[in-house]
Amino acid sequence: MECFARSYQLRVPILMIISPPLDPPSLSLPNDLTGRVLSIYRVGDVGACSFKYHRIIKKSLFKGPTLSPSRVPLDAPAIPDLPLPANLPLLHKPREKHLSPRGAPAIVVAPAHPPNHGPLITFGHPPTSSHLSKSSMKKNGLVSPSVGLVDVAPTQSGDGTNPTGLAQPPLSPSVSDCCKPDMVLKRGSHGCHCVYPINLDLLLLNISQNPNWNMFLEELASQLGLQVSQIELINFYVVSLSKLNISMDILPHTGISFSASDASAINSSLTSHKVHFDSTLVGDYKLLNLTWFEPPAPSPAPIVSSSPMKAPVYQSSTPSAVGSSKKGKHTNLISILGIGAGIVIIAIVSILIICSCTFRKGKPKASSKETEPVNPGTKDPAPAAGSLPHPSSTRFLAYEELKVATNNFEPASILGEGGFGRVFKGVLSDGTAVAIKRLTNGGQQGDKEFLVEVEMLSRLHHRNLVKLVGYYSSRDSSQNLLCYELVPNGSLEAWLHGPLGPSGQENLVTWARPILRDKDRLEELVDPRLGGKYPKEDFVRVCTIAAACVAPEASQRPSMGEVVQSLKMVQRVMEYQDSMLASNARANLRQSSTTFESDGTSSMFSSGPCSGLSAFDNDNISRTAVFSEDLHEGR
Ligand SMILES: Nc1ncnc2c1ncn2[C@@H]1O[C@H](COP(=O)(O)OP(=O)(O)OP(=O)(O)O)[C@@H](O)[C@H]1O
Repeated sequence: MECFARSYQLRVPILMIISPPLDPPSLSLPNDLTGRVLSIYRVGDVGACSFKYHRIIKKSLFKGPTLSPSRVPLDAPAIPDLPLPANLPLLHKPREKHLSPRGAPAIVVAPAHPPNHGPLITFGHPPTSSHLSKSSMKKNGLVSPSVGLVDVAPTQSGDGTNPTGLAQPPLSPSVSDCCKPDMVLKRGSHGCHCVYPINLDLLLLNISQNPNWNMFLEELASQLGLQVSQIELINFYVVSLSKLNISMDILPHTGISFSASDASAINSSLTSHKVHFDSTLVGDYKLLNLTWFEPPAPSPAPIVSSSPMKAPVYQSSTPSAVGSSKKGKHTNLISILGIGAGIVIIAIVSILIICSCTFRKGKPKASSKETEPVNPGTKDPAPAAGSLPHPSSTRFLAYEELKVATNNFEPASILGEGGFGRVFKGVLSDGTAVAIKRLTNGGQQGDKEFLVEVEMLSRLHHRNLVKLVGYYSSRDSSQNLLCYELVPNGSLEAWLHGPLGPSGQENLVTWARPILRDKDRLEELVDPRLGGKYPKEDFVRVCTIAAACVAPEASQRPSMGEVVQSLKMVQRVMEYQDSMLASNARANLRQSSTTFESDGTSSMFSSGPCSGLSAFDNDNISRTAVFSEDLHEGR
């Protein structure tokens, strides 16, 4: 399985958030980069792909002048790994390769409604999204920046780099990845004992300089009727000197998940502010997000989605939703019976189909026409893939045509080579310029899989996906070819890591890396067309993420999921700031709206791949569409 995000997250830095100047010297930037921001979500959502054989990201193939597709060994250091300045911290710990059980990619690909959420999704103030917003950074072992942490540095680090002296919450250490999605490992248990947690995000509004986190946990646990051991702090980030967003998992004491009534009780205690924290500890709080995970219902998705009862359940933010969940369970029982009957019928039909296929196979010279794809105007001299049904939603191309198009697959027409074979440039008989991927795999299973995926690919249409023009498949000759629209101008890899040129003609990463490491130079990355009108602090935060993405060592770069999570945090802070500014403005129109984070030392990321970075002075330029447009999933 290969897809863009996965193939790039370890090999190619994700550099989509940089907006180089319109006119970088001699560096002909692709169109997408001369604009302002390459949307990370455009890639992120495609990161959800699970298709083989091809790279489907148009963004990876820029529309700039053609570059040689020569592959540069990624481990060849482009520039030495310079030490980071303390005021621009980009520290990573080498991260674990695998993601947490509820790792970021799952979140990335499930933009709206993670499947197993219970009904209690409650919001306090800022977030607008209605679902889990957990960062995976902690669980990926990315916590504990030891340099450059501006607002928060772990007191345990003892390195004296903690300017504020604020004690870091005692985050739970990384866990192994043995749990199913949405589950977390229960500590202290033997083996892989996983449970469904309640995930809680609190915005602590008035944290003291040196809060006693153990006492905080004790207070929280006792007021929620829990044991301290049930609470695991999983992430935090500093919003300002006195505000801290903290994310935790609450694990059930017994069983594998919380009951609806328990979840409801926790929810109402927090929403109605029955929970009080000692003002000398953390002060007041806002409930940002409470997500109750429960084991998935046994019924399959189509039935659930057709039930009018179910949809509002995910949306509900009140405890009454719990009641409707019970009703839903009753409905589920009926659904399950229905599904059971459906499965039996499907099984019988499948057996009949298989029998009929076997019977037909036995017949000599089965009509090849039945297995030929719908292919007006093309005839395939090579044999089709036996009795496998051919995709009908795309063109079946004659091998001869592909051969002619590529001048018999001559080496000169090779565009590049991926994990599944070489890609040739060609022109079809109708004049369409194409990239033809000749897969190296063969065999019957390969054919079957191939045809299924061709069928799927041909039904995928998105402006950021390279269009599948057609395919060729022959079981007998073990040939499988995919034909895509040609995207000119070389690969993302070449743009990012291509051969180094003289100064001003470097590849994009080499050009951007030193700038990202120098706070005073960050503005060089801003599209001048913005005329300086963009939120500076947010920009610096995004640069922090970008800087992490261009770390020379692939292992040091965040995964796509982590990047998305980090951007979500930026977005949350922005939204919170906006709402605070709006309410401040209402309260006192003349009052400066710099109250929030006006300390100038706010730090976005106190953990994870993009650790905190001191922002520019917030001059409170009202938010432009710089990020909002791109930070919405699904774009
Ligand atoms: N549609 C296309 N238009 C132009 N060039 C393409 C196209 N598809 C692929 N290429 C070129 O062929 C190279 C190999 O592409 P391919 O999709 O086979 O591999 P990959 O995505 O680099 O790796 P893998 O498939 O193993 O993840 C690309 O790097 C690119 O240069």
